[in-house]
Amino acid sequence: MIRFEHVTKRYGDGTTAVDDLSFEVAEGELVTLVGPSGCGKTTTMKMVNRLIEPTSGRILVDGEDIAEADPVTLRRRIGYVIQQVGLFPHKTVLENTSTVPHLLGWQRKKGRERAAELLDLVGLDPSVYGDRYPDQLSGGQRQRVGVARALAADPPVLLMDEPFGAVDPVVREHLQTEFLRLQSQVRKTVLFVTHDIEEAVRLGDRIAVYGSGRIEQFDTPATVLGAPATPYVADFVGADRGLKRLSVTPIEPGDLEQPPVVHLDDPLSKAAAKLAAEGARWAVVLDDAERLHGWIPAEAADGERGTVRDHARRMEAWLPVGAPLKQAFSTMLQHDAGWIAVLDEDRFLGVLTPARLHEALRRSIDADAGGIARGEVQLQTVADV
Ligand SMILES: Nc1ncnc2c1ncn2[C@@H]1O[C@H](COP(=O)(O)OP(=O)(O)OP(=O)(O)O)[C@@H](O)[C@H]1O
Repeated sequence: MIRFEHVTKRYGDGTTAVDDLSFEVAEGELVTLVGPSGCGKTTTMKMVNRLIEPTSGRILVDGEDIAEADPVTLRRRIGYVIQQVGLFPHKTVLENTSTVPHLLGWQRKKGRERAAELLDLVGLDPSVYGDRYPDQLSGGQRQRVGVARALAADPPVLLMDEPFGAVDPVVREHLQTEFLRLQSQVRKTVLFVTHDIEEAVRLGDRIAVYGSGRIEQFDTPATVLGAPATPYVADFVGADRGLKRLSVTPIEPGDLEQPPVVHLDDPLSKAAAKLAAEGARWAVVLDDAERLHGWIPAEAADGERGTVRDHARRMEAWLPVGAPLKQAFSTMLQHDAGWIAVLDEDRFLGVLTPARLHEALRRSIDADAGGIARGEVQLQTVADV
């Protein structure tokens, strides 16, 4: 857990980079700091591993005032990933990744095993990449090594300063997806700096929107997008925040429609009767194990002999429950589908239609209509603990 208590940083030339900052990152939470260039994000972050000392206020990591910690020991407990990665050029990927375990005095073998494990976890096969040197990697691969290296000694806290800033947008999105997957496994307490609101919204459990040296709003991405606390935040998150909101609103079971369901081995006459009884134009088709097989249109069942299997069509457009609405929208477009199936593991839950997608978006906006004001949030986070 990282906690800022009335932290101010004034540089020698009189610049106030951070002004009376109080907020907290809970254990296992990922907080993104987002704001325009020069608003104090990097200064905030570097105060956590004591690369910069605050002028006043306290920072606690796991309940300990870091001003009293030895900076070198502190840094070994805190993973740090930066944009320029800073890999050692004369060391291999495996050696780079095992740097901190090595410094911590781990046995060489154990350190290398751990490094190999981490490389695997960030999507780099250690048997392919382990012996390469940094200049034999792409930008995206170097970033992954940076993340693996920061995680190698299993630090509880991770600081990430624009870690994906130097790669092109496609690679960047890929790295973000992988990092989310990784974070769901390792659940570190993460402070993540970015100037990109899309990235902040996508990755953060909560986001802190910085004005000049101050937090303008500190809340979940959905609330920041749905109920910006100030005109500044509204301006920063942009006019297309409805669209951005699609990427942070998950599909919930209550959003789904329940079309008629038939099974592969059902006689067509039974399927036709069911469709007629429900006045539906199509039905979802499941197999014996209740897994999604596809769908069947009413006209294919009407007056025909045989079983549903003979006329069922495969359905490729499906998503797991909890996937963001944005993904649902893009899946609909990709398959040119008027609906998509939503599954819980293998189990069919229902279908999402464009109308239901719109309702889900409204639901999420309404849920945030009474968004919490910025002052309350800051007081709450400090007073809660
Ligand atoms: N060593 C320093 N001496 C004086 N002023 C500094 C120093 N380092 C940073 N600043 C100033 O403090 C303010 C905050 O800088 P900081 O690097 O924290 O911003 P940032 O939000 O991370 O910006 P960016 O997105 O461009 O990296 C800026 O006005 C910057 O010019």
